[in-house]
Amino acid sequence: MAAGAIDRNDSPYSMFSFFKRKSKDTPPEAADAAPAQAPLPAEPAIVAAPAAVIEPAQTPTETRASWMKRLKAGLSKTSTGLTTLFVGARIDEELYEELEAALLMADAGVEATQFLLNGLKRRVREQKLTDASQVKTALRALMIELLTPLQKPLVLGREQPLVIMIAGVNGAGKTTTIGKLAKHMQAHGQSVLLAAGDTFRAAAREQLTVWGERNNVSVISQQSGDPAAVAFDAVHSAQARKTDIVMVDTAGRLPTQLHLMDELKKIKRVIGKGMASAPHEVLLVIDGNTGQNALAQVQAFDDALSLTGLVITKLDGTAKGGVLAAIAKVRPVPVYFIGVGEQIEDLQPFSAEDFVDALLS
Ligand SMILES: Nc1nc2c(ncn2[C@@H]2O[C@H](COP(=O)(O)OP(=O)(O)OP(=O)(O)O)[C@@H](O)[C@H]2O)c(=O)[nH]1
Repeated sequence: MAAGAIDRNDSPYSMFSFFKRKSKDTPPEAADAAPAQAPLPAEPAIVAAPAAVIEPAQTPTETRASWMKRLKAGLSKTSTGLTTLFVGARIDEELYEELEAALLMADAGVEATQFLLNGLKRRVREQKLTDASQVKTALRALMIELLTPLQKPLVLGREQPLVIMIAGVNGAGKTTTIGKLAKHMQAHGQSVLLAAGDTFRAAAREQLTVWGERNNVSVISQQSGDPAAVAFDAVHSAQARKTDIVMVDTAGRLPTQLHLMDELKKIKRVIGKGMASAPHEVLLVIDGNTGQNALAQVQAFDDALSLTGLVITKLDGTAKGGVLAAIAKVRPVPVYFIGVGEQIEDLQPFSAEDFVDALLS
């Protein structure tokens, strides 16, 4: 983690991590404004000292419990398949074969499945495990080890504005996710500006604009034309207004639509012309029900855009969940958030341990 960042990884339920600005970064205008003897002006709450560490206010215990319940329910298809395997089972080749089938059925993919099976067999041998419940515990530990590298907080406050570009296939949940994220960010004292980069669908633009009006979030949009120009305008506007965060929505597209993938690259490039260090985050939103195709999406969008993070939505449906293991093994792009429904609190930071517990209980 970069120097100066407040590591808030201790609580997986903190929505974001915040960058602690070093004193030399205090905005000159703030320093100028302060009379010589007066105490230094308080830094904006979000980037200030440990007092600014944001408590997981968005997820009080009941909300968290209900969220875990929904995650478990969403993944129940897979968890039933995995957990029944171990009930009264003998540790033999048959158990491993059944586990292999269950992991493949859960969309874990060949690489992650083999990795887990080999690791499990080794642990059973080395630790001389004799009971099926011990094997299940060993599998839990292995899965947590595999998925933990995906767990990473989204650090805010490290740039002004922090520019976040969002991509994904049609209907993955991009616009909904942007809405939820904006609300969470506002709740953490951040000002947000949205760029309605989905210039294909007038309805999408309209949807974002109406939502923005209702939620006190400015939305930059254009009647027609170039999504890169909308993104560029948004970055400039945020610089002028000193907005904390710009989120750039983009139209849904398939990785096979090469001209549309080129358009995404262009949007990214043009954002960089508006602000050299931007975009600071490039997120891919994935529908959790997409199965193994989700991995293909991660690979294709990552090749095109160098993704910095993923958001996996709709884990409340018929999702099997194993695809996170496939992603961890093959293309470990951090999973910032996972979603289990339509409400704002249904989008939460990814916790490897909770996810595995939902899968294995
Ligand atoms: N059940 C469930 N539905 C979700 C979740 N996230 C998004 N949705 C729904 O998925 C649908 C598509 O969401 P959008 O946000 O419009 O998707 P999009 O990626 O912006 O779509 P395009 O603009 O067509 O590319 C909407 O009906 C959302 O309410 C989730 O976590 N669970």
